[in-house]
Amino acid sequence: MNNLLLYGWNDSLFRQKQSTPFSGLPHGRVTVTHKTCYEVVAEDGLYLCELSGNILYGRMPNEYPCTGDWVIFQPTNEGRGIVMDVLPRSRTLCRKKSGTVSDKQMIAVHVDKAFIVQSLDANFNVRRAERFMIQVLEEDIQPVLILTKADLGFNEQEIADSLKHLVGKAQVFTTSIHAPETIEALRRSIGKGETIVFIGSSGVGKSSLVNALCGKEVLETSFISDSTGKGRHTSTRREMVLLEHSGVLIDTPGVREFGITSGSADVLSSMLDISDLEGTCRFVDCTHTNEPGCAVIGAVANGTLEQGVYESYLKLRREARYFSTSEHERKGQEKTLSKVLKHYAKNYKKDR
Ligand SMILES: Nc1nc2c(ncn2[C@@H]2O[C@H](COP(=O)(O)OP(=O)(O)OP(=O)(O)O)[C@@H](O)[C@H]2O)c(=O)[nH]1
Ligand SMILES: [Zn+2]
Repeated sequence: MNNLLLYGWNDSLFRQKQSTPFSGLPHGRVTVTHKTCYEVVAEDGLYLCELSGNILYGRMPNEYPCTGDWVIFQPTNEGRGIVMDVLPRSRTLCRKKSGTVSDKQMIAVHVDKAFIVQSLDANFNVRRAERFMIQVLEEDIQPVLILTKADLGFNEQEIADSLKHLVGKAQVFTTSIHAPETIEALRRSIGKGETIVFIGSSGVGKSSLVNALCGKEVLETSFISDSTGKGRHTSTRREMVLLEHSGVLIDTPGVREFGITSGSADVLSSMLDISDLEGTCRFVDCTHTNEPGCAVIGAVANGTLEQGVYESYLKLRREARYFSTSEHERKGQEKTLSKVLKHYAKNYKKDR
């Protein structure tokens, strides 16, 4: 038996389930996604599920289940099932699909906190931390900065200085897998039923951290069917891990680097402490690039705003704008395509 409350199941999800036509069927959470099937943890065990025709043909691919989704499924035979519906999403972590300008790719859904992991060596990059923070704040996900490999030695003053504008917006933890008390402090910060996603470049120590938090090697394990006890499907990497007595950790291979996918200038300015300045520029529509009486440029000149933070602001703003324009254009096309697909799904059902 699995206690789904530990996986984040709650009253609001329950009510949403009641309002679907499938309230009599079991529900579960997607722990791993494969090309055409999904591993789902449910109350009475693990299921390997495929999509119903309605979902497969009636929805856009980015509406297909993703890691962390709550789904309602129809059990078929022994540990297998068909996903009938996906409960409405909240707090979705996405990224730009590589190679395309504006396609969002879902990474994880129903996320409470993002552990933004950087190692305290050459990998440490405050600009990247800012970028990750903006992305998660945008979705109402709480950012937590985790600086790993503290045992390798680092310049504390330098790190503290470079993070000073971010402290207060995110909790900061310094960890080492060789110092258990640092892991313990992190573990205590995780609430019951909370979902946490790990973000960070390759090699910063995400998997090591997950294993340390669990107190055992949990990644690189295979999918074992509860009902038969036999491994029926080996995944190259487990993506969701349940912490004993607290929350759920998600470490997806999809998260290495990602671009800004949203266009909220507000989040960007407040993150970088520019909002207060903005209000005092001479022109209300000041772009803070070359206007006379610009308070932002003034602050850079007198040293109250770091040049690096200012440049980061300009760069991220450009990216966000680029994304939101192209996304707007694409939305129109998507609507038409969605209509065609729905029409097709209807006729497909009739034909059968
Ligand atoms: N000294 C030291 N080494 C660490 C620490 N945490 C992780 N490492 C080492 O860093 C290397 C990479 O760690 P991983 O946990 O595989 O990193 P990852 O972020 O999961 O990497 P990807 O799976 O490629 O994304 C391994 O050799 C770890 O042993 C730490 O706190 N201190
Ligand atoms: Zn200005």
